Amino acid sequence: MAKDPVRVLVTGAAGQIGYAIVPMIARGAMLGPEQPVILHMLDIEPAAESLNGVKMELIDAAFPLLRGVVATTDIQEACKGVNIAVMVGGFPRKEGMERKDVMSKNVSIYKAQASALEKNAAADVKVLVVANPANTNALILKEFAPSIPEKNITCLTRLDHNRALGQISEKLNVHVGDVKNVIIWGNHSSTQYPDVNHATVTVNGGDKPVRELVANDQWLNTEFITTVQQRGAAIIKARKLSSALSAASSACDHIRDWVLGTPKGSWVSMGVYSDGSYGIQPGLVYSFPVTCEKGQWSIVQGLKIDEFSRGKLDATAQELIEEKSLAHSCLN
Ligand SMILES: NC(=O)C1=CN([C@@H]2O[C@H](COP(=O)(O)OP(=O)(O)OC[C@H]3O[C@@H](n4cnc5c(N)ncnc54)[C@H](O)[C@@H]3O)[C@@H](O)[C@H]2O)C=CC1
Ligand SMILES: O=C([O-])CC(=O)C(=O)O
Repeated sequence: MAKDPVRVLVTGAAGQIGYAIVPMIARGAMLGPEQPVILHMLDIEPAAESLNGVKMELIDAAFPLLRGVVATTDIQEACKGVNIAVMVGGFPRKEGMERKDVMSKNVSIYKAQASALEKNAAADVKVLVVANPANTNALILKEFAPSIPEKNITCLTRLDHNRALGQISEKLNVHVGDVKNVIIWGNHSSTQYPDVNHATVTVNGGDKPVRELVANDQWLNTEFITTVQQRGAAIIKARKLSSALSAASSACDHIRDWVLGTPKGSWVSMGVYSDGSYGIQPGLVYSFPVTCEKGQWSIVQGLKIDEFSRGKLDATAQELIEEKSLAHSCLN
C-alpha cells in the first residue's frame, strides 16, 4: 500500500544548508526511498523571492517522492501539520567568531518559533535544531514549547560525529563505513569532546579498537580532538562560508537514524535533553551516544569514562551551563 506523505519543515530554506538539504529530502536521503514527502520551507521576507526560486527548482527537478511544496514567510503556515522540523533558520558565524557569538540573534528566533511549532505541528513532531548555538537554541525551543515532549527536541552533533569518523578513516586509510561508535560529548562548540575510546573498525569481518589500530595515543588525545573541534572554523576559513553540504547530509543522517533506527551494534551522537546520565545535570541539551529504535532514542548506558574523559565531559557541560544563563539574559 502506498505510504502517506510525511510533512518535513525546513526553516531558513533559502540559505546555504537549506539549498543543500531540500533535494536530499526530496530524493529520500532522510526518510528512505519509499517514503513520499511534502516539503514546508520557511524563510524571512527579504529572502521570499529567493525561496520561491528554490520552490521552482524543486518542481523542475521532478522528484517522484515529492508530493508537494509549501514555501512561505508565515511561520504559522509553515508549521501546519509538520511531522519533522529541521530548524536551520538563523544567522551563521563568520571567521573569528565562536558559535555562541550569534546567540543573541538566534535564541530569540527559537523562542518565537517554539510557540508556532507547538500550536501547529503534529503532536508527535520530531524537532532537529541545526542553527547555532545549536544545543542552547534547542533548549530554548524546549522551554518555550512545553507541550512538545522533551524527547522530541534534539540538536545536531551528527556532523561532528561524522567528522570524527572521517578523521579516523583518513588516518587509518580504511573505508569510513567500517568505522563506528565514536562519540561526541557535550556542546556543538570548540569544547565538544570527540571520544574514540569505544570506537572500532571492522577488519576482516571482526571489530578492532580504534586505539589499538591507530597506536598513537598522543595523536588521539591532542591533534585528533582539536581537528574535530575546529573543523567548522577550518571550513569557514577555506570557503569563507560555513559548512553546508556536510551539515545537510548529517542532518539527514540524524533524522533517518532517529526514525528508522540505528544499525545493530552501533550508536550515533545526538544532542538530547539530559536525564542525568554520565553525571551530566538535567536541564541541558547535551550530546550523548544514543541508539534508536521505533522512532525513540535512548542514551547508551554503562560506558567506562576514564579520568581524561571525565574532565572533558564536565568542561563542555560547564560551557552549556554558562550558555544557558547567557541565553536567558538575552531573552530578558
Ligand atoms: N549544528 C551544526 O552542525 C551546524 C550548524 N550550522 C548553523 O546553521 C545555521 C544556518 O546556516 P547557513 O544555512 O549556512 O546560513 P545562511 O545564512 O546561508 O541561511 C540561513 C537562512 O535562515 C534565514 N533566516 C533568518 N532568520 C530566520 C527566521 N527567523 N526564520 C526563518 N528563517 C530565517 C535567512 O534568511 C537565511 O536564508 C547557522 O546558524 C549556522 O551556524 C551550520 C553548520 C553546521
Ligand atoms: O562552525 C560553524 O559556525 C558552522 C558549524 O556549526 C559547523 O560547521 O560545525
